[in-house]
Amino acid sequence: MFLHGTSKINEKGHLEIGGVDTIQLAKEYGTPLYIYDVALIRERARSFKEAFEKMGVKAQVAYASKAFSSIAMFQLIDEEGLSLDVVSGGELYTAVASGFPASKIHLHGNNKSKAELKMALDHGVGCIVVDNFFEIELLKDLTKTSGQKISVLLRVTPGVEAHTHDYITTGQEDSKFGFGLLNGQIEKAIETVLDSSHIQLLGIHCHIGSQIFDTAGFVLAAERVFMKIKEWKSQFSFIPEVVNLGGGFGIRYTAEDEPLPATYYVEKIVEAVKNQVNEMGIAMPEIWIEPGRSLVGDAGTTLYTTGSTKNVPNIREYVAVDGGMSDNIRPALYQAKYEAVLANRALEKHDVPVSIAGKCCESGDMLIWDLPLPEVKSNDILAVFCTGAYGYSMANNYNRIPRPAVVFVENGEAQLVVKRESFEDLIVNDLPLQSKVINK
Ligand SMILES: Cc1ncc(COP(=O)(O)O)c(C=O)c1O
Ligand SMILES: N[C@@H](CCCC[NH3+])C(=O)O
Repeated sequence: MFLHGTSKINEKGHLEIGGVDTIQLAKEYGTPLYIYDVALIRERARSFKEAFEKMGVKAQVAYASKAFSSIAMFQLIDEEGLSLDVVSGGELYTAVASGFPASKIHLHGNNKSKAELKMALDHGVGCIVVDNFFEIELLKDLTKTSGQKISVLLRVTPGVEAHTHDYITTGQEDSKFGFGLLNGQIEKAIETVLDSSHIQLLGIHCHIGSQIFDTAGFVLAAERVFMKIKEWKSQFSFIPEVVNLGGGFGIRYTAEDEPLPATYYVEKIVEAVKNQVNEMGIAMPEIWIEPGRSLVGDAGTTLYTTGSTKNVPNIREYVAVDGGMSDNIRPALYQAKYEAVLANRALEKHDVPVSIAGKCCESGDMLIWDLPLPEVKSNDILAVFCTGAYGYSMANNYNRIPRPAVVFVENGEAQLVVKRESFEDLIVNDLPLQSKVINK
């Protein structure tokens, strides 16, 4: 069993996280339950920041909040001195409601609406990562009307194929995100922005994908961007003050994954940029990165209660839990793999393979195939590790299943940070059929 962060097995044979017995948490808050190991998030945040400090480089580490966003999460990120990447009006709204400093918020998105851009300008966000020509026009309109100035990065697709699941690669040329780096689009975008008196071109952004273990893709992306910066220097006298190389650093979900420490990614990225800068004889730009998964992924654990079982003779044993693709869609969407233990009987031998099914009316609603566990009974507590990124944030109400609660644990204390949805919450926006229509 691989235990992340402060997770351990206590003297009762229960899984404990942040000094709190998870069986107690299941009793108090119910299941499914998301638990976050706050000390581990802090450790990850500090290691990214310290890696840049050690290399003497001006940097911003922006938490990619799509991985898990909530008011308490944003406050924690602020406490750790990180910046914040948001991609929608909703994430921005949550950030503002949490009191996060707007000047440290970066707004992303491949189809930002005029209303979202206006909201970002009204709140005074630090920077907008511009994705396309349509957005440049919207920004020109908005800033002309309000007279405001806004700093932007232009997002490019560097034509780098990251080795990860197809649905989470973003840097390849054939992508919905960003301006093509190699097909003339970015030059047209730079020209348009440099022409505008209200839009300040701070720099360039690229993100090659997610759950990447190799540093070569990041280095190649940086080299490609600088190859173009050389041209832009003479073509437009434009040298970026900021180069944002995105997120995507891989984490360990199962024994098959061999992640590198955060410091290693940072070192390789900084070295690659320094080499380019030295060759060109220009000032070192600020380097920004946007980790999501690597800040919160392994800090999250989901607890479920086991229920029905089904034996398919000579094939497999299914064990169903009280959640599934409604709280973790990653196995269904990306064939993502997870490890898990029985949190209430963690010291028992885990050697009977069973397949963990969710409770949704969907055959693809399987959380883990062939997971070794002790002989499972009903009302055991199953703890699935490493669910902190893109678990709760992609949760949904399929089959009208309420979304779970989220608890932060640290130093022996637990705090509820997102309440469990109730059945009443599920119908709060429903309106009854009008009698006129019923009578027809
Ligand atoms: C633009 C951008 N930045 C940052 C991230 C965060 O990625 P990850 O959670 O893999 O670090 C993503 C997601 O892939 C992204 O699309
Ligand atoms: N949601 C994806 C990663 C996000 C990609 C964002 N561009 C995952 O769960 O792995």
